Amino acid sequence: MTARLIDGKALSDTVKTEVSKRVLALKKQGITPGLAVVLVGDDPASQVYVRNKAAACDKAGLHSRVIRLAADTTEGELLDVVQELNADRSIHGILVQLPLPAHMNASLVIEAIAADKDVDGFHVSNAGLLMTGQPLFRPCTPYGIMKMLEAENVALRGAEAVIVGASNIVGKPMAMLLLAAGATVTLCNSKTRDLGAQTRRADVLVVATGKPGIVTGDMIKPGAVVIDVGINRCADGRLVGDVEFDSAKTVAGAITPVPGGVGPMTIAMLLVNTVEAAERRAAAIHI
Ligand SMILES: Nc1nc2c(c(=O)[nH]1)N[C@@H](CN(C=O)c1ccc(C(=O)N[C@@H](CCC(=O)O)C(=O)O)cc1)CN2
Ligand SMILES: [Mg+2]
Repeated sequence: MTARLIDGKALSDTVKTEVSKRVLALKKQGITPGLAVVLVGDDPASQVYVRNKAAACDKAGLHSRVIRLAADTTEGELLDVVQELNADRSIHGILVQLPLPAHMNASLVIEAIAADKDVDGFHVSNAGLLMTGQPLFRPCTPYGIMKMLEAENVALRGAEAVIVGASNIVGKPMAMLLLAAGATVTLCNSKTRDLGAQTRRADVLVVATGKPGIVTGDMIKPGAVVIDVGINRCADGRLVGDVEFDSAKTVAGAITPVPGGVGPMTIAMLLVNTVEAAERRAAAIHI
């Protein structure tokens, strides 16, 4: 058996085309959705992601502003930048690229972002709204995964969904979204005993640990849908996921590749969230 490839790049292009149409409709009302991206330091991967976010905005017709700050910027200076963006009417979405340098308290910085501009969906208010079934902004990576599952017609009601990795950015919000869709959710972490016993039960398996090859083909239920969130750079420069692709593809029913799977969807859903923020403000003005 060879798994069907879930093409995140192609689906992200479709989502971005939809976003462009919504941007045009907003522009007819005199509103250009604006995204501010704050990057602190010179992490090479973060620089690529931030560049790609700005390029995606430009292509879809959104206004973007990238604020690059030196690695030794103080937390107070960063908080001042966030406050300035909170007050800027041309900006509908704000994100601070993670990871932040070690001397910063990321939670404190995220909590400083106005919740109605928090297009990453990381603010405690947005995490709480998601948990209680009233999402304002869904975190972009899990939101993109839900779009992929929908596009692939994966039945989630009553399905066994297993998530490996319990981060605030991916694992925990992913659990909430799958639960809301009717799946029975198991959230594994680094202390989970006999990980394979958990993953082998999964109809839908989401792996987000940052550990290359943590899931191998023998840990997958035949026919399962496997979503690989990992992006790990090998010594030879190749990108690999958290799932050992070659053994997994002989067992799974469908699988996301790395690159070209979940990553492009993260950026597409960021645009969706930013347009939604602008649409919400436009609707509020017209009440
Ligand atoms: N504030 C945030 N920080 C981080 C987030 C986030 O959603 N918000 N997620 C990740 C990084 N990330 C977006 O910021 C991201 C990672 C990867 C990709 C992507 O398109 N990957 C490509 C490969 C790109 C490459 O060549 O390196 C792929 O998988 O095909 C997009 C966004 C952590 N930080
Ligand atoms: Mg810290």
